[in-house]
Amino acid sequence: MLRPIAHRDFPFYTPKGAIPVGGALRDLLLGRRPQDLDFVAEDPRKAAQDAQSHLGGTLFPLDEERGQYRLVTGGLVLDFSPLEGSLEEDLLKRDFRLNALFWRQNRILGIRGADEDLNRRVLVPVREANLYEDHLRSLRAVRLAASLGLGLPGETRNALSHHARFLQAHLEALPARERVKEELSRLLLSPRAAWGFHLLERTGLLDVYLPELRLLVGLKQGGVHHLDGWQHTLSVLFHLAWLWPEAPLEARLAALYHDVGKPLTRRFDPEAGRFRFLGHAEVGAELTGASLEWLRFPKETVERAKALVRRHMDRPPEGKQALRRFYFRRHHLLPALPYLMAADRLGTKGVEKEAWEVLEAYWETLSEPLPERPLLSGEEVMALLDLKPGPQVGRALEALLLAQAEGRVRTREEARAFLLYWKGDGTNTPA
Ligand SMILES: Nc1ccn([C@@H]2O[C@H](COP(=O)(O)OP(=O)(O)OP(=O)(O)O)[C@@H](O)[C@H]2O)c(=O)n1
Ligand SMILES: [Mg+2]
Repeated sequence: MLRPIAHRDFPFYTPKGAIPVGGALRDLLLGRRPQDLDFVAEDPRKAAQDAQSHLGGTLFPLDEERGQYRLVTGGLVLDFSPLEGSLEEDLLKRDFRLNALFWRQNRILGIRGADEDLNRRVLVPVREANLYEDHLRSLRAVRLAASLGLGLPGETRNALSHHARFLQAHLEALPARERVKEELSRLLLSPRAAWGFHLLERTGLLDVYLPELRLLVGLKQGGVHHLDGWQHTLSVLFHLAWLWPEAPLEARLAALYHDVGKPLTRRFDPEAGRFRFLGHAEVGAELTGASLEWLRFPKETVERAKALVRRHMDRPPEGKQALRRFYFRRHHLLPALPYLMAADRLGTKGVEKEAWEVLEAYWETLSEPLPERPLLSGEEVMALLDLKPGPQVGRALEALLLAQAEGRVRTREEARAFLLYWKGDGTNTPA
């Protein structure tokens, strides 16, 4: 039985014979701008062509056999699918009640419970069994809840836990890794990412999708740590986004994985009287790489996240020159690295003050940007030092660039003087 939910216009072009459905209507009712539009139609290809002739853009089949077409135009994505059965039957096959909506003749209609969920801002499956029709839906629930700010009532959580248990017992049912990666990325980039990962852990979905991180749950740390390994991880993720709301995916991944090496490196040190995790950054970087590669994250994202995990324990030195050298050597990880180091400290009791020190020192020392290229060219260096092309020229240019980064060399004149004293054996370039 379908119910009217709201009287309103659909503020996008709607081709003849096409009916707007799903998330876009939900977004409008929640006061958000839809990111993409979904339509059902008797003849999806014809509807898509009609939309293209009005809006322009690129039209291509997503799945010709199933009659799914996509039009990409002016920052919008329009998807067209065939209507199978009645509209009500279509809605009853969808994932969550507040997504089970369609628009017609200035009205949004939905299934029973959709308006209630929209008012209460909660996510409830159309039917628990629908979670099993597309096994990605439980993960999608957590992502939608975190990105739209929706609550998950007890029944929904129970349904997600049951589904997680099902997936643990039926690994062959796991959705394609690319789809998992997409949901995890969107969850991480959402404003409530830390809460979302907490939910993943509570429902058992963390076990299913990120078993290596599951080992942090309950991991006693001691020392300056007041939280277990997983609580600390969530706190770091929270603080990273708080300090740096624009943090890109690789920085968020690094926050999520930064201590993944701890369970494997935990040793009790009788002299210190506490646990230590020597080498956890290096071990963690390898685990991060393996995990993200498995999930098919792009190579560049994997490399950056790995490098951030590997470097997160490096201690920034004191003194402007030393600190500029430190960040110059890690310039491809800026500004993610100081933000990660600060977030790590904010998630640890007693060292919160250091977070501000790390960030202030970073901004202060880097107020003068790091150099991008040496002040002299390769030819000039060869002429000056009477060198033939070879590795020594590269070393000279590298030493010069480092001296520029440290602020010891500022002009071409100083660059020449620096190189004439440079012996090429590292004796005048402190490590
Ligand atoms: N696994 C899925 C994915 C989608 N849908 C349905 O298809 C609609 C459109 O899907 P999609 O655009 O992927 O998701 P949205 O809910 O719109 O959310 P977002 O666009 O933010 O991903 C959803 O609203 C829902 O009705 C579904 O039932 N099951
Ligand atoms: Mg959508």
